[in-house]
Amino acid sequence: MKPLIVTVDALRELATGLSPEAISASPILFEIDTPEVDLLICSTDDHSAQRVVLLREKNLKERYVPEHLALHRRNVLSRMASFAERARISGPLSLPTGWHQYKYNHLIAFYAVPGLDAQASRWIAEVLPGDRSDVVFWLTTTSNKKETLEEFARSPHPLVPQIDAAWTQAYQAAKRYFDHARGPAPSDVEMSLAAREESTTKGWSYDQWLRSVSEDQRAFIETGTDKSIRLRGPAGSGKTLALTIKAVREVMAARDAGDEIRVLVVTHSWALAAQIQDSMDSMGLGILNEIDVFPLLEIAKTVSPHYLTDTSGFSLIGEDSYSGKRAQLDEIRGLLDDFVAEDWITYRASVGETLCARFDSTDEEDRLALAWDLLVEFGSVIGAAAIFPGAGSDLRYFQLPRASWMLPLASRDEMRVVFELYLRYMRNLEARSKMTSDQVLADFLSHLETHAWNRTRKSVGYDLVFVDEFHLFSPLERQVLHFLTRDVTSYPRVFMALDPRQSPSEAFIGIAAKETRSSTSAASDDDLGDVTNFELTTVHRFTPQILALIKHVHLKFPTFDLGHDWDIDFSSVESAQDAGPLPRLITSGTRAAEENDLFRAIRDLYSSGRVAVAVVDSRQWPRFTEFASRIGQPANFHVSTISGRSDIEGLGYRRRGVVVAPAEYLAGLQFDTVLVTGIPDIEAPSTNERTRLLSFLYLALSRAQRDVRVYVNEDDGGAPEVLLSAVAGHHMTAEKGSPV
Ligand SMILES: Nc1ncnc2c1ncn2[C@@H]1O[C@H](COP(=O)(O)OP(=O)(O)OP(=O)(O)O)[C@@H](O)[C@H]1O
Repeated sequence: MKPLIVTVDALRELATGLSPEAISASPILFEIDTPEVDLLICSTDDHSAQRVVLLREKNLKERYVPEHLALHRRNVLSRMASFAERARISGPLSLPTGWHQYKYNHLIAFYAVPGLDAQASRWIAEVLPGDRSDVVFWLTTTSNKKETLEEFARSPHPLVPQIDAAWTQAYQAAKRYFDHARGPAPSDVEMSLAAREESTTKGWSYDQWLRSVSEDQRAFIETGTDKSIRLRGPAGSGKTLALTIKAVREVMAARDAGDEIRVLVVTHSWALAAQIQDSMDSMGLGILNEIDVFPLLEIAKTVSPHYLTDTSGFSLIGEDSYSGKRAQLDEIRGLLDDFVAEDWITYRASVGETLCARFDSTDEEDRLALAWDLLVEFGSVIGAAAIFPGAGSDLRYFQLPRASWMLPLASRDEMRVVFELYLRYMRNLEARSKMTSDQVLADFLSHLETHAWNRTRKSVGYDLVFVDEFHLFSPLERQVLHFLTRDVTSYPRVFMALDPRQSPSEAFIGIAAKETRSSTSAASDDDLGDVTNFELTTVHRFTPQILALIKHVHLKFPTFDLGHDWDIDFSSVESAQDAGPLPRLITSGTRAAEENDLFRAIRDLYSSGRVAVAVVDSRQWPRFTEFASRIGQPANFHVSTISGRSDIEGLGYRRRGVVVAPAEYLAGLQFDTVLVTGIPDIEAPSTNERTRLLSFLYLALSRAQRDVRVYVNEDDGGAPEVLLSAVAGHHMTAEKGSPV
């Protein structure tokens, strides 16, 4: 079989769990077969990108990894990408100990799968000389088919293929493809019709909306802008809409008064920024140049001189995208394996039983869960507090207040272990020329504190800053917001919409709650001076039936340590929508049966409006990208997946028929019907994990306007208790799905 040429970015995208069948539908991957080689290129690659050459054997069923490793595809690809990245670092190549490397001349062997596959497969790879540090993966050896590096080196094997000509040709074709893909969407009646009907503003004009908003929304919209305001309400209560209309209203008022005004609307994701922009465009007011709508990270990337002038060659991971998170998780997994194999023994005696058991466990799932907790700790606790390695940094970490959502750490000694892992994590990132979004934001913040910014903010800063989904912002991000306003003489005027019940995977809400509650802490809201609260208690998105189910899930949330400011009295929340069908709970016999049932539901619902398949546990995501590609085969449906950078590319996926995504990527969006799936056993894991999963369940359910169906299967243990009790309480109907 022909060799395959890929790049690190393409490998990373594949490693998010993208199914091979879905590659042709990916807006950021381009695949081309030439007579000599096959190539896979990512839209972020440039012509001088490092190339990864994979020599394949027969590969009848699997194109991207050795056939016997197809089941481990994602982990194998991720390790291949890590290897190639390491190969770029100048100096001798060194791999984490857990990879068990051997070297012989130019060749290097290492385990292909983290935590080992049954056959203990190892790669034989080579880094080619030259500036690009191209990498060749020659073959894998297994415990049954051993070949030492020396034997391999002596045995006849093919030459390194000549790839330059094919690369240049493929690169040019890819460039043309990506340029075309980014161009205006082809006109498509179904798409444009759907866009108008489904936008948050329903295609109504600005004046129509001003007449139709509810009393509590109006109170917020019409209030003065001399103070910061927090607009609080449950999912679907019209916070985004009220925020959007207020931003527009302030621009209109300034125009009438002949004043110049600059307004910023900040979001957490590109998806929501695009939705708000669409809403504004559809209000019949023409272009509103005074308003910028951006995700915060984008602002940091375009304004921060540190980022713009950074010539270190470091690239960003964790850019609010699933693939970034995935890459960090793989990194931490590798780190953990090494740590447990080597140094853990010296820490073990000082660590309490519970944490000890987690480090000791060799179970793959346990390791992953621990890696996840560490990811949250590194990014949202240590990184968010801008604690970077250096003298005294450990003490700063030890003094941070702990909130209930954080990884429980019982003693200073336990924190010491975690901090040691953090230091290694940072060292690894640095060695691989990687940075995280927290680092970009921390640098941005330091720029915002300079005299230089203090001078320029008067011209490039904003008069008013609106923040949607404020609950998704970390304390670090909140501090950044305060410096974006123009007038340095008064408190920044920030208008925040938030729903304390929606918590992102990083679960920032805990720390946020602590901050806003305590007036003595360095609370971000303190910097805003006097903040007025507005409450929305009518839900406009969904039916009373969906609201009843959501209230039920809400009651099952373990008590957050939230403080008064954050309590929303759910019992007083009502729905303004007409009655709709009762939510349904469908229990299928197997995973495959569940997918068939989902497919049938999509087929039946497709013509009646937009449908989302919301995957609650993102660890089940790979299964659903494959599902998405199956149902999106030609002649079936318009299917969009939000799995990673594709959403950051600003796809117009909201206009399409079916959206398949991890629940966390659906924040702020809405659909006629939501099919909720990928629900793990919510009762089993730690409180931390349970809160996270319940919170995603809440997020998934609250995206629906008319119809909610929840799919579970017997393979994964059937319905969790929270749903069974919803059936018992008549908030859902239960039915049997297909048996097999
Ligand atoms: N006063 C109103 N009358 C009719 N419909 C409304 C009103 N306010 C909001 N809506 C509609 O309710 C839906 C939800 O609104 P919106 O997205 O602003 O809610 P949200 O509070 O931001 O929700 P979430 O936090 O879940 O993202 C939208 O379709 C919007 O058009």
